[in-house]
Amino acid sequence: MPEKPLRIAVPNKGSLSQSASEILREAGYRQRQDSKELALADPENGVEFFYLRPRDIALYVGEGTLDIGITGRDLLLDSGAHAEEIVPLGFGRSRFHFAGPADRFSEIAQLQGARIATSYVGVVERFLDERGIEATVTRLDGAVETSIQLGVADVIADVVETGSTLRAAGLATFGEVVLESEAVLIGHHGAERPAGFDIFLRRLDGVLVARSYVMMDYDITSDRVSDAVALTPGIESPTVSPLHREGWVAVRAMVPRTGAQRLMDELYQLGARGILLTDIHACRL
Ligand SMILES: Nc1ncnc2c1ncn2[C@@H]1O[C@H](COP(=O)(O)OP(=O)(O)OP(=O)(O)O)[C@@H](O)[C@H]1O
Ligand SMILES: O=P(O)(O)OC[C@H]1O[C@H](OP(=O)(O)OP(=O)(O)O)[C@H](O)[C@@H]1O
Ligand SMILES: [Mg+2]
Repeated sequence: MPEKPLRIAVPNKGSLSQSASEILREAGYRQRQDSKELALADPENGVEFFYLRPRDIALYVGEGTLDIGITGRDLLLDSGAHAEEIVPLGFGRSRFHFAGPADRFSEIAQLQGARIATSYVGVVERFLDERGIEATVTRLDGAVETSIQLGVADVIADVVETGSTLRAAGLATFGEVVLESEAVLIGHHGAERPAGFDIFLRRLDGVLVARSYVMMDYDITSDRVSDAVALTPGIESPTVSPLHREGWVAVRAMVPRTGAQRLMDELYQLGARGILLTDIHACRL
């Protein structure tokens, strides 16, 4: 265990907070019990967690005050901090869009000369610069949808998840998706990873794989095992063991969670029986 704990920033509130703590807990780390706790040491695992606003996390990691952190890709890009994405974490997914009164705007070129309200000034200004569009960008902390109705802006640029907030405000997205975001693990840009980082990453990776794969078991006759194994090649190679019943084998392989039901149908068609799916809780591959 390294002497100096790995210092990790975790979202303290908002859309990413609960899922971030969940993934860390699943990876075997202690997490705070009370949302008022600002920091938590986990000396047995050689780490220390700091609960911070997700918008500030890239700044702490960029300055090197903290080693790594969990935040949104959109917030990382918006910050302009000296931090980089290490691995996407598969939760907190959102899209970043321009939106305006339904049927008033249809294309990005109409942003020329417009007043745009957003909480993501960095992302919006970069997008406009890249396209040579001049517009007035106003930073708002939240509830940006209301700014149009109040006459502060013509257009907004914001995170869209289900789209229900936009619909409720009578707004619709237009133009291409500016950015696809999800929670990401970030580190200091270009820096050598600190002590303890490899273990931390392997543990998180173990949870991500366990979430996206399931274990499949089935029995099949030996003459069909090659066809069956072609459908379930596993990660390294499936385990094939003899069964007491003459001419039959048992196969065990990890398969992607999505499409697992279809795979079960195909195996059944092929003659497999006793097909079982079980969750994987953690793994090291
Ligand atoms: N429905 C959503 N609303 C806002 N952000 C979302 C949503 N779904 C995912 N996210 C992601 O969460 C991050 C923003 O989290 P943050 O905590 O800063 O704002 P928030 O969830 O809107 O919370 P609050 O507005 O209460 O402070 C971004 O990376 C964003 O893409
Ligand atoms: O597409 P949806 O599922 O409706 O989610 C997107 C909305 O959620 C967020 O607002 P939030 O609730 O965080 O309030 P805020 O504007 O005060 O940040 C975001 O800024 C959008 O307004
Ligand atoms: Mg918000």
